[in-house]
Amino acid sequence: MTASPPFAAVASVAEGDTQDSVVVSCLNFSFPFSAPVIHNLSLELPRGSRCLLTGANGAGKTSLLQVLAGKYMVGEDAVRILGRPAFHDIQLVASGELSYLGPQWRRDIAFAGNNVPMQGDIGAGQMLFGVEGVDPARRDRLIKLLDIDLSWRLNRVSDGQRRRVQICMGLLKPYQVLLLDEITVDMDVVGRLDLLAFFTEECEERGATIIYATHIFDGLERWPTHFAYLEGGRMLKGGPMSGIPELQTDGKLLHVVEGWLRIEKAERRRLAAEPAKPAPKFTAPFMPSKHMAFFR
Ligand SMILES: Nc1ncnc2c1ncn2[C@@H]1O[C@H](COP(=O)(O)OP(=O)(O)OP(=O)(O)O)[C@@H](O)[C@H]1O
Repeated sequence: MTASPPFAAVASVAEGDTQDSVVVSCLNFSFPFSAPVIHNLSLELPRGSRCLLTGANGAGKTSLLQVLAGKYMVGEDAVRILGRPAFHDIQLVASGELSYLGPQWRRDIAFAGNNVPMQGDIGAGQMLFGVEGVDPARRDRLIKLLDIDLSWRLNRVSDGQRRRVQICMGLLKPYQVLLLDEITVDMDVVGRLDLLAFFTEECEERGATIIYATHIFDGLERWPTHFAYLEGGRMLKGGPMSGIPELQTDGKLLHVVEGWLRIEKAERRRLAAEPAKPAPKFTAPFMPSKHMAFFR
């Protein structure tokens, strides 16, 4: 019997559509007045792919997602989403084609024209039905999938319940590229697994492309088609899952990533323990006498 491949191949939703949804080319990025946080990073994701983005705290995952979401200006060729520059083409976000869901409790919902607070005394139903131009069947399905009670007041629910409403808001429009920054941390196991299954369907049936940054690998073994592991802002491992031999065995994802993280941590500690090197002694270069005269 032939063993089934551990990871599903990228869905061939768009036969003949050869353009990658996400193309990052030699991206370098720094916050203002700070040291660089992303170094020479490249990544190509075809339509329909699901990329797991991981790495230690501070590796640069959030920074990368925010750059991809067009929140910071980078060169027009450094980040292309659906063939367009992420920062310069404001229609990408305004149309809902590019959607970013982060851990914060406020979010810009460009198509709703608001910076929507998620913690005020607002009803869940009021929020979800207040967004215009939404397919009612999609909204109903999401409300059911996320188990949302429309009578919830957002200032009187648990973090996990509020998160469900936030996620629902972010998914109402059928995005083409979805960037998820650790959004399932406070969801229960069933809610999280149902959501992951929904994302798989979105990629396979609609050709959506998803990048999901997380430290939680439960239920993710067979989920990604692509992988990106960042270390200190550099892409240490990346590309299709099939190109990363260590990840070809079922059930090994957590184990393999833990191994990389431990090596990284040990190296960080080793470097921190090294005695500070004395500053190099300055020795004046040899100068022929005719040049010495110049300095007098
Ligand atoms: N607004 C900012 N200004 C300056 N530096 C920042 C800013 N935000 C993040 N950084 C720095 O950028 C680096 C990457 O941070 P980032 O939040 O992208 O990491 P991360 O991989 O998402 O971490 P975590 O897993 O903890 O969420 C860190 O060294 C951080 O200190």
